[in-house]
Amino acid sequence: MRTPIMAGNWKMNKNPEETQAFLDGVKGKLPEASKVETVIAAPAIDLTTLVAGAQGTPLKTAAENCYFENEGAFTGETSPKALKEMGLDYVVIGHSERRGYFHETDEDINKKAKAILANGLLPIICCGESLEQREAGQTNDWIAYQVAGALVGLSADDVKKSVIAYEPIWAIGTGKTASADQAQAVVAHVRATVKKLYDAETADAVRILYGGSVKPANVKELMAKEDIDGGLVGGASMDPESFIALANYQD
Ligand SMILES: O=C[C@H](O)COP(=O)(O)O
Repeated sequence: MRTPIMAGNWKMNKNPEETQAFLDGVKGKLPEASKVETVIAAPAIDLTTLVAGAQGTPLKTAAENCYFENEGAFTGETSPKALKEMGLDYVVIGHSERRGYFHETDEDINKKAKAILANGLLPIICCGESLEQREAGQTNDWIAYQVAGALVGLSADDVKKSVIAYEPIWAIGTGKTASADQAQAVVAHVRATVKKLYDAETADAVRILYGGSVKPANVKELMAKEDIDGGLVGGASMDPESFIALANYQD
């Protein structure tokens, strides 16, 4: 049985004060982590506030990015070792915004995944196709390519602990959600890809999220799908009431 995950990704939104206001807003209203794991990925400047506020609550914490080295002359980068020492749980890597705007490659993402796992954190590895790729019938090949690239050299045990998020680029922040059937089809393909690269046990264990305009109104339908283990939510994760509704989608 895979524990569902409802993960918010705030992107470049909220300052520490707004982070605290969110934490105050969700306090006591999130499910136990054994029922639905809740995670917030916040900008680096908010992580101290986020980790402190999440202590003693079911909420888990994530950075939105990190570098693949632990220390050194890498101006502006964030160390995975330091994130672990701060008390973070997860790091999001390979988001389409990082791939697109900041030229993050599959090789970078793979190095980051290894560094994250080596430091005792867990990666949330994003993949997703553009509208052009979907319309050209290239979705499955592209997703398999991105997943294989991210996982190069990772052990089956590391993959079982990791999280993969399928986020079609055309559905991010557009209000255009993939239908539950479309999302299920690609998430099942991600699982089949993991099975091909590893084995059935690893494919059964890895948690795979869907992201792209997930909101309280569509979360139930998406979560009812066999292979979808959770959501990676942008816009609808920013407001406490909306995040509470997403996290408690089973009620
Ligand atoms: O990481 C989250 C995704 O980019 C989805 O964003 P969205 O829920 O605002 O469409």
